Amino acid sequence: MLGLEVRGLSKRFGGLTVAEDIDFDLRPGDRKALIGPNGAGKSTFSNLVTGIIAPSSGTIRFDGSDIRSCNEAQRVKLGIAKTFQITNLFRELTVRENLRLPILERKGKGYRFFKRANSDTRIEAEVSALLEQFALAALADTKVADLAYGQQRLIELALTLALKPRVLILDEPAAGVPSSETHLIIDALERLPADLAVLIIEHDMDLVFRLASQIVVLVQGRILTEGTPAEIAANERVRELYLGGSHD
Ligand SMILES: Nc1ncnc2c1ncn2[C@@H]1O[C@H](COP(=O)(O)OP(=O)(O)OP(=O)(O)O)[C@@H](O)[C@H]1O
Repeated sequence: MLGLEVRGLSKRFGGLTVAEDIDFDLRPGDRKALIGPNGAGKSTFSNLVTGIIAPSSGTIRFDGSDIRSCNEAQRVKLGIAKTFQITNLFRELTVRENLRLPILERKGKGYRFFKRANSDTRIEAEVSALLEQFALAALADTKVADLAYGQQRLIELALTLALKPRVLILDEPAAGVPSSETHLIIDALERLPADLAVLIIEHDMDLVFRLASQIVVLVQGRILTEGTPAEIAANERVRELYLGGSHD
């Protein structure tokens, strides 16, 4: 199968089971959301997939190959990427300069090449395409430190896309973004490449219901149910446990 195939995935921290027997598929073009109460194990699941932590048992396959022995960097090279965190942005560099970095990384050029990168027309063409895709052209030469928070989160997304991932894990892409700026994130997410496999971990249910075509509900490390937004909104147990009766 193309994409991610997770089977029987479990993770225990000492006596605490935080992921239990999780089966999960993510194929090219999928738009899935992972929701669940605080402490349900959403971040743990994303860390297991990206290779930040190792599972206690179960398998993770990508395009049919077992990737359990691959570390985080190797999984990024295979095409499994999680969004950069704002804390990883170079605040004193411009948007354009920040965007060059993951492109150099992907091309294996290393940061020593950074100073000369602006004379590499292929790298500059990629930077321009990303600026265009994320409607950031007008801000290309602005320092990241001078951008609004929502715009900085947009840069995180653009940086991750510069790695040309095939699986993109978005961990709370709109967290902390003022409501006046969430449209920036939503617009960008709606314009992601159609064949990209996307998993959104998000507490903002409006965003989830807007972007996801499938929703997986995690409770105490286990998948409670999976379905379309309409099915999840109508599911009594989900409403009791998580949605608190909203999203009628
Ligand atoms: N390194 C660790 N050692 C021990 N316990 C951990 C570790 N990492 C996470 N946990 C525990 O695993 C459980 C799941 O945490 P996790 O962060 O995956 O949940 P979450 O669904 O992402 O929560 P939130 O929505 O609050 O971000 C929690 O009980 C947490 O305390």
